[in-house]
Amino acid sequence: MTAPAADVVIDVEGLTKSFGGRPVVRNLSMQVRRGLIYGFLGPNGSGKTTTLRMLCGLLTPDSGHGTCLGYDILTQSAEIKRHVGYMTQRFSLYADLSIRENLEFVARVYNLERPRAAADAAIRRLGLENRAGQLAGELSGGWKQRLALGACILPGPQLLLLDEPTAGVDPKARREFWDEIHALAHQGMTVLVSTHYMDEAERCHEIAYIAYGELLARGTVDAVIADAHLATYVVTGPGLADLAEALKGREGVDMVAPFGTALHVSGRDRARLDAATRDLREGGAQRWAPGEPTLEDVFIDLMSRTKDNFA
Ligand SMILES: Nc1ncnc2c1ncn2[C@@H]1O[C@H](COP(=O)(O)OP(=O)(O)OP(=O)(O)O)[C@@H](O)[C@H]1O
Repeated sequence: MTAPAADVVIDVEGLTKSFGGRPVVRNLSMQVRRGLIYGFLGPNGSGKTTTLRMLCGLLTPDSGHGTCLGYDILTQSAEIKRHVGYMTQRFSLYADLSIRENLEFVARVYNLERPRAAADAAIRRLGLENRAGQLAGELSGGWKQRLALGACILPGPQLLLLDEPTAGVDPKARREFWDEIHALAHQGMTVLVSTHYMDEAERCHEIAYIAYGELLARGTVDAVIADAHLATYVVTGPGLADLAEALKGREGVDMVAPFGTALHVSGRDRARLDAATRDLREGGAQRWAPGEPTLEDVFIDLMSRTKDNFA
């Protein structure tokens, strides 16, 4: 079902971008609804940042067209920028200003009417009261990211663009950061976020997986896993490293990956996977149990398929 137009924040078709003659994003089309947390995943250099920036009119595609917040991404990027909060991979606030000074400064840059009050409200919202006087440069990674998020939402954007916002941040701080993102989305903010963390992907309403500039999968996490049609065995017991070696390259075995104390063995065709592993399942020392593929299994498989296409 197509979402009603008023609910669609991003609607783009056929976006393509090359740098120095090398295609970085190929023929990308997508829609994002209001209030959604939309995750972008994919290997390093696969085109996530480039995609995010094109979706919001911050970078002009070589071809393709579409709208963001109802504005044309090709001709109305100035209007779009006014409503987008962009948190880049690099911490871009002033290290030698305090939290309050940084936020007040942002409020003034955006011409907010009462910059001091706006900074105070952001400080309260992010639970930074006890640290308001601390220099931004002295904060831990997690608090820095919280501050950066606070600065991003200060001007009241409708759309947030978060480029790997929690890279290198500890699990507790990451969880708090995500709780805040969910609270914002609940209030109607649309959030586009790139990440390499599977647990974060699972906290998104929808995800898109990009590899080699192509959008390979999208939808809810459950839908992406189901659409991959991967049959998986979870193998436990002794000698898993040797087993993994023995399985690699067998026709019908498309992916072998260790997961903690287990080995995940997957194939795109259940019958072929069963045939390819029968001798080991029946005669080996390990326990083979049919299992559900994880999101990571699916991503590894998607990537290997594309690599084959580009080889
Ligand atoms: N302005 C630019 N000029 C030239 N090449 C660029 C430019 N921006 C990005 N690239 C190249 O385009 C490719 C895709 O980069 P992009 O940053 O979109 O990937 P990414 O998926 O966000 O990667 P990462 O996960 O490492 O952040 C990379 O090879 C990068 O070097």
